[in-house]
Amino acid sequence: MPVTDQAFVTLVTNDIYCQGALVLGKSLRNHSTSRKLVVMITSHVTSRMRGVLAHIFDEVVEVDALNSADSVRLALLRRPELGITFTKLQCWTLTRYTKCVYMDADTIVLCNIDELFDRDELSAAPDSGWPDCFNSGVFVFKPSVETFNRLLQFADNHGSFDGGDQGLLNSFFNNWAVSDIHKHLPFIYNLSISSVYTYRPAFKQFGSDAKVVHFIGTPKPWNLKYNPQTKSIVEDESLSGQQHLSFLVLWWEIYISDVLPFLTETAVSEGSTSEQHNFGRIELVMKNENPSPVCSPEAPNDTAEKTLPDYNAEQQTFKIPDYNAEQQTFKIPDYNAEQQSLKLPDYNAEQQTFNDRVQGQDFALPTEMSIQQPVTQDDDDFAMAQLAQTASELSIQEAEEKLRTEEERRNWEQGHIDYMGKYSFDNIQKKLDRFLQ
Ligand SMILES: O=c1ccn([C@@H]2O[C@H](COP(=O)(O)OP(=O)(O)O[C@H]3O[C@H](CO)[C@@H](O)[C@H](O)[C@H]3O)[C@@H](O)[C@H]2O)c(=O)[nH]1
Ligand SMILES: [Mn+2]
Repeated sequence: MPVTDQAFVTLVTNDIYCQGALVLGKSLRNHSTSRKLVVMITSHVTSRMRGVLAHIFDEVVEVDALNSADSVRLALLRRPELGITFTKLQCWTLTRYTKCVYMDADTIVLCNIDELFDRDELSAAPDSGWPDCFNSGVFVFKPSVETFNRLLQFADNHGSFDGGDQGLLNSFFNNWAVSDIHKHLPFIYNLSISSVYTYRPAFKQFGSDAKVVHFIGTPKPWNLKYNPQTKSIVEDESLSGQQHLSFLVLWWEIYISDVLPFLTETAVSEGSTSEQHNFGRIELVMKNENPSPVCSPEAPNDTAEKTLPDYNAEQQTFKIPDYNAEQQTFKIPDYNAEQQSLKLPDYNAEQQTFNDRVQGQDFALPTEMSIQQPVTQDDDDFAMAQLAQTASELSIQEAEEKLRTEEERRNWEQGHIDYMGKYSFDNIQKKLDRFLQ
């Protein structure tokens, strides 16, 4: 039975962390949670990404960003970017829910964990670095504006000993370690991947009971490169010899099968060796050293104008020679039925190239090709996921020029249109061709 007054809550302040939230949300759904899924976002999350989040989360709630701006203590943590995690405190304002479980965007669940809603505020698991502190990546809490205001007041008066929300929350709920064992969640509800290599025998003994994995610290799964063919992380110096790789693989597998299709907007390209797809402010880069079998032949060079035989400009059709309208077939010239082969005109067997009669250039046909169905959105999603599976490397990056889209729109409005680049005739033609397929 769905429980509508309780929710899992996460936070993202930019498009990059959205990748994590999407995987977390999907992992909760895959394990049939009966609770609502809520993601808090701040103004920097692009509208495109908000739309994608809404596919997986029941509620996408914009909140004001809160920042500790405590650069000195954050420097101790060597994570200057974590001041923004004060925004996490906003979860106490979600008062339409009676109880919630907060989860960082860099966590995933391995099974259903709805039983956490039987616990009271503030229940959390020990931090692997200092077990008398709780880790603030997973905790049970009760939304309340009063608590929220007290937390803000506390932050104002005392700050946070680590510059992030974890230091603040541990000081605020300062009797967590000793007062009530029921508020001490087992470590398997927030298995920090750093513990996998700091206490290997324990991981060997208890790791299979893990319910939540937390990719604490750096690098995050989305900062790594993934090879979907070998299902492995492309070697990264910081990871050498570590054993938590299977969790990273799991993260990427959920990303490819359950998240990527939602992100897809444009059709898969044709046979190129490296693909970039922009989703809000992130780019998904697919490197394909062995071109995917999903490809279609490309003309050698499209600059010269081609004249089509028997073209009827008025009807925009052309006559297919030897077409039998009744049988809807046409006779293929030079077909050798026995060998089931065709004699191709202008084929140079030695060089294995054809001569393009229009442009007088030689070109080779791709070694493999398949006929593609007309592209629909579903096909796009499927093709994108398929391309991801055949890519030799996937990586998620922050788009180089963050404000490119806004700038482009401004330029467009002022009449400065990029006719040589994005809006060149070639690019528009390609879009039209796709549309008309
Ligand atoms: O630029 C950012 C940074 C963080 N977050 C959110 O805040 C969470 C915490 O940041 P994270 O990078 O996951 O921190 P950890 O590496 O997990 O570091 C620890 O320290 C943080 C600061 O105290 C705590 O928030 C974490 O729960 C604790 O595990 C993320 O998961 C996101 O939900 C953003 O949305 N944008
Ligand atoms: Mn985290």
